[in-house]
Amino acid sequence: MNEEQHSLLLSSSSHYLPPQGVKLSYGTAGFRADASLLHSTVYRVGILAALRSLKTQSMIGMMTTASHNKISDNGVKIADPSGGMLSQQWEPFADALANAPSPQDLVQLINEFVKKENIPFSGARPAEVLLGRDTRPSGDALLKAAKDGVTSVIAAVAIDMGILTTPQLHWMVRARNKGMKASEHDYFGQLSSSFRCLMDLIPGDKSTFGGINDKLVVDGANGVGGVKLKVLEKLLNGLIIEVRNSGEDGGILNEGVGADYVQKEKVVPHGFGSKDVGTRCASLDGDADRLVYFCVSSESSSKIDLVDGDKILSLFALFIREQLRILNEQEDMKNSYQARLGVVQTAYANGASTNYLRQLGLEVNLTPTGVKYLHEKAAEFDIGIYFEANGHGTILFSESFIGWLEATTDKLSSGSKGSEVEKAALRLLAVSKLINQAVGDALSGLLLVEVILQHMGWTLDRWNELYQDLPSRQLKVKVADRTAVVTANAETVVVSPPGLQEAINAEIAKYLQGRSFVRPSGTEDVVRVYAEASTQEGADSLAYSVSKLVERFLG
Ligand SMILES: CC(=O)N[C@H]1[C@@H](OP(=O)(O)O)O[C@H](CO)[C@@H](O)[C@@H]1O
Ligand SMILES: [Mg+2]
Repeated sequence: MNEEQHSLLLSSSSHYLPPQGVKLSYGTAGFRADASLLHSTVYRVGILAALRSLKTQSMIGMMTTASHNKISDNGVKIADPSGGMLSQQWEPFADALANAPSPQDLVQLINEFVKKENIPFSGARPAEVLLGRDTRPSGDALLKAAKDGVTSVIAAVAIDMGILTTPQLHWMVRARNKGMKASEHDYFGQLSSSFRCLMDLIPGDKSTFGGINDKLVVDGANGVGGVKLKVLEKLLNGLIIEVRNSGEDGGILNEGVGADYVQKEKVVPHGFGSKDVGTRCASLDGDADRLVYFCVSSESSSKIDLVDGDKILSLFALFIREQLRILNEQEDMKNSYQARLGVVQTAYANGASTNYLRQLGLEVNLTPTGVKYLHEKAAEFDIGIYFEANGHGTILFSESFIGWLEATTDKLSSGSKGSEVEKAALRLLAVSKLINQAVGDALSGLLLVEVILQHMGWTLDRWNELYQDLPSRQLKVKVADRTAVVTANAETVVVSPPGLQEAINAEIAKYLQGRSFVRPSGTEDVVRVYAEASTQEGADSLAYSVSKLVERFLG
């Protein structure tokens, strides 16, 4: 770092002093806080993004969003060159950067880090950062902070992509670094053309939905997803989407709406009710990286039948497995590529879903909570499907398998036209283009669900009947220090404080099909308690007694 860079950082950062008495942490999903506290953090993450770009000699993404949090909050996170989450190795630096008390401390920290990481400052390619933000009103002012942060690194360029869903930005970063076209227009183009391709490959004897079933009603959480879905819908045939809670009619972001609300509360979002009984409904979260489906149970109550991330995962797994079976059954294709299919869940996955997937003969892996862990595990397979129960997930395809699919479809298209094998390979290729390879994406996930339902000729009810969720309950417990809870085995076992796990086991033993675990949240100052049992009363009472144990052991 030369003298000029040093003084540029010093003068620029003096305009962004951090708030007093606030400690920020990069956490599961970047920094999040009340938007008024975030100017210096966003500025500093801008610096981090530019440094990350220099280090990797690639385009980096920076997204300003607080997802499903309330509208007055905001947040910021980094997309790495692959389009995935920031490398975990850089998270401690992000924390230190955000919390450096003065401009002098900040510059010293950067100087040390640049030396340690050998970040090439001069001569090499200058830093490039793509900026995106959700619809939060605080996003505009934070955009300025982001730009100032990026451009406080000499020669760095910040490119404002405007208001985007989080997965759109991740997709763009990945596409840019692969040398592909990466505008929003290209994103919509790729999604709509691969959707069309999958629709065209639906077997002729399977009837598509008639009448009421071809309509989908989507709750946009009054966020960015609904707005983008309206644009996308115009490019699609064979699907009628009505968007509600698009934020254009005065509704407030995430207030009584959105995937997080619907999944946790299991009630209809605002704007839905008795008129929707029998209709297929879906809900996005505030930045459109989560998706759940639901239907309104009855005209007289606000209860819903929830079709969560676990069931989306199951639907995807069934479809993919079927295509692989077709590929493997053909004599001449045998042994030419034994694609490994794996699914990844967390301990929050409903036990009935895990059983169901295992009964299908699939390899089910558990990781700790947080997309970065699930994504990493899924990338080990030729086809890795991961989902959190809350609706965040995607399907990853290995480069080598994609290469094989491309070669196979090329070979087959010159021979037996339109064979079943060719169709199966084409379907898998289209899925790999439709479903976001960078991160979970509600819009691309929704299109894949819709086309698979049409392929199967299934209604939402038929899909929901794949298995029946075990009754479950989630609770939060406020404790003095949540970091005192240390877990192992993908958060299913407490190793500290000593004795707590044994006490939990004794409670679990009292319930038929009982299961329960506790872990410190990575986004809130609470310990989360999860319980399942054969009845709702059982799940409620198990969760309650385990939360009492947490209070007793942690005070
Ligand atoms: C039980 C639950 O839904 N936990 C969520 C929540 O994390 P916690 O660490 O549980 O606060 O927010 C994460 C980020 O959005 C998400 O990945 C995760 O699934
Ligand atoms: Mg989100």
